[in-house]
Amino acid sequence: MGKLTREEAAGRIMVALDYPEAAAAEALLSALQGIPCYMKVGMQLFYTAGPAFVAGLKERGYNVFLDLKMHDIPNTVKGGANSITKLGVDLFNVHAAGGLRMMEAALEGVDAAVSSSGVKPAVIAVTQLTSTSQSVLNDEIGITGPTEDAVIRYARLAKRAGLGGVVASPQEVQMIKAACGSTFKTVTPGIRPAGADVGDQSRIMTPREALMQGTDYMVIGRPITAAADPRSALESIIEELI
Ligand SMILES: O=c1ccn([C@@H]2O[C@H](COP(=O)(O)O)[C@@H](O)[C@H]2O)c(=O)[nH]1
Repeated sequence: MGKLTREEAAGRIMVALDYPEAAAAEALLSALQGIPCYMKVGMQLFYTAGPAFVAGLKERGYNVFLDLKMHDIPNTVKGGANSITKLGVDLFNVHAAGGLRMMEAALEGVDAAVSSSGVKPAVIAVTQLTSTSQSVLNDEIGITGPTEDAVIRYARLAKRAGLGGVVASPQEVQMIKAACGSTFKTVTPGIRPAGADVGDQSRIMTPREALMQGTDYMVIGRPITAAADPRSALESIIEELI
């Protein structure tokens, strides 16, 4: 892994704007102004601030990952993907657990909307949530075998459907790249700087460790958003990566 510039390191970080309303997210954006990170809008913020907030991010030049993790019948996901594409986001996701046809339908929804939006978002699939531990996977969800096998199976399925990558733990990046190719993107939450509160995450790594695994993007929320000084928390993560 070669050295990253400060700007390249910032571009690998997706800040999770997990807030109950737009004003709180705007306060974080002000605090992080000038640092060229990707911004991730998840269900908490989207369900309250919606398309208008996303449009505002795009107007200000941010790359936007809309993390709504669609998981429904193919026809509904196709419609959802069509609507999301019209928002002009750069990246969105579905659950691989919805199956091959559902993931293909997401791409059909994108293609049907591209001519009107002019922007073609990348679509990726969630393999296994980074909060899912080995025992939860086996004993609660009912999937047998090692977590890595379940992740790789879904990554291969996502690739077969034509998706551009997956959401997984940084612990699984090398196996995903080996199975699906180096250009297949990995977007990895479960990032915790040394000593940070793990919270509800399970399959974690530090930013530096994740980078060394070859992750394309790391999703980071509370280590930045819950810090007393979010800007210096983000800057020290960037420092760790360069
Ligand atoms: O497997 C997944 C998929 C998505 N996420 C999302 O990433 C962030 C992580 O936030 P932290 O505060 O850094 O834990 C959050 O928005 C999740 O919804 C994930 O964690 N794991």
